Amino acid sequence: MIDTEIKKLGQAVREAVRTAKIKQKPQLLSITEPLAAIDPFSFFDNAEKFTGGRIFWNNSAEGHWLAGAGEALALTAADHRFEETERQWKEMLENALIHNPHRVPGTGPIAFGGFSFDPDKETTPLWADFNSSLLRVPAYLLTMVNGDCFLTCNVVIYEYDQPEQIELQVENHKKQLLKQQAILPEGPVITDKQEIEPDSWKQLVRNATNTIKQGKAEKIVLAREMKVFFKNKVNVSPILRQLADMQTNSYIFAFENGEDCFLGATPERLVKVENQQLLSTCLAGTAPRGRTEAEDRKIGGQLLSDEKNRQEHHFVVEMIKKAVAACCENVQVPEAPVLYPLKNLQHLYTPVEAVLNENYTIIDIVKRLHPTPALGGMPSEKSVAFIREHENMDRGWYGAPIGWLDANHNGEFAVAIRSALIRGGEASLFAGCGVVRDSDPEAEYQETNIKFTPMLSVLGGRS
Ligand SMILES: C=C(O[C@@H]1C=C(C(=O)O)C=C[C@H]1O)C(=O)O
Ligand SMILES: [Mg+2]
Repeated sequence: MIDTEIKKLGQAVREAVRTAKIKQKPQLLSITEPLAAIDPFSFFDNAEKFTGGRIFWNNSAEGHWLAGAGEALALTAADHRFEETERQWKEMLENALIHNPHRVPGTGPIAFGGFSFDPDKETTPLWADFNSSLLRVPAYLLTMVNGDCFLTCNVVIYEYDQPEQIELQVENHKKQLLKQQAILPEGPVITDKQEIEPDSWKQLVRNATNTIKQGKAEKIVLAREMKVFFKNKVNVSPILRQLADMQTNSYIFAFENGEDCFLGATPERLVKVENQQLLSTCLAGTAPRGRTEAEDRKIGGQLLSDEKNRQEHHFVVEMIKKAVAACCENVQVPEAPVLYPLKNLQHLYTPVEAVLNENYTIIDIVKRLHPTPALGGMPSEKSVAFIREHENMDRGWYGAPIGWLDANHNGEFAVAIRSALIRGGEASLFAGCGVVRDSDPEAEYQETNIKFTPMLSVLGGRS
């Protein structure tokens, strides 16, 4: 891997063809350049026809945006998915010619994608195209950090490539992507929505509380699905813009795969690494927002002191603290949670900060953390086994890590909740909740109802 000053595209392509010939191996050529300000939603919308699909990411608190078009390369694995991802990523970087003088996180070649919740659960046709791990190096990547824009072009160069042709193709694609659009396409119109077997789901909650009372587990997170039908094939870009407008304090994400698109607005960070500084988040325990400020404060206060919710939260803190301490120095965790307010609900929140030891990567941490007791339960193996056996749905990528890593050991993964899988004119929405000994099925059902709201409202359902 070489890091040099920015080269003119033509020169860089000619060099890459020469290297491909000498090494007799395709080379990933990655060139990053600064860009005048551009609307990321417009970039995303312009990328619709690019083969391989689009990606989208916004960490709203830090003003960090990624929008990607097409696919230069993909990393995917069935067995040992985290180790394999790491291995393929390193191998790819060894055969990459990187021209990125900007040390900005999320510029240059990145791998963006996700993992399934449980690779041992039988998959259904719903998630057929979403492998148990799939990360993509986008062909074109817009990175925006605090208003500064960068464009990275990633192209695999073969020894037989004609440099002029590649240059022309890249210039044409850039023109297409950077066209500023005044108006995005229309948002979707819902024709019908269906909850999947709510009564048998409540029965499942009872089954879980009984299992907990028998001492076989302490917490089991259960999820359910809602199906939504639309008048027409859904356009994703206006939905992403609405999510970004409405769901502050959240990560907006999308991973498009052929005709399908998995997207959402999740408040839950799994892990962020920047310059070896690690940040993870414990987020569990839920209450609605109040209609007035006074009511909101009252509900928040009750949530902070509610034993059942504190227990849900406590399991997450204990597990994350332990997992992080195994690969980090200087682990810092506050004694008690604080409130994390969202548009439709509020959570208990505890941040975990640490310094990552040099010999670990973000993928190591993702492997150790997933699934945290926020999405699996406590203890992990028993709760995941319960979910695998009894939960009557295919979680696919819901509840699992989604995010990115770059060539400079930076990266960030969120937990893909408050999410939906859109397939043409239909969507599946997912929502879950932490079941503990004192869980009441009806209350948990209502909690999942509020968790559907962020996605449902931008899909044209109730707000
Ligand atoms: C499982 C979800 O959320 C998780 C469950 C929570 C809870 O039960 O209190 C809160 C936040 C998340 O850890 C979801 O939104 O689907
Ligand atoms: Mg809960």
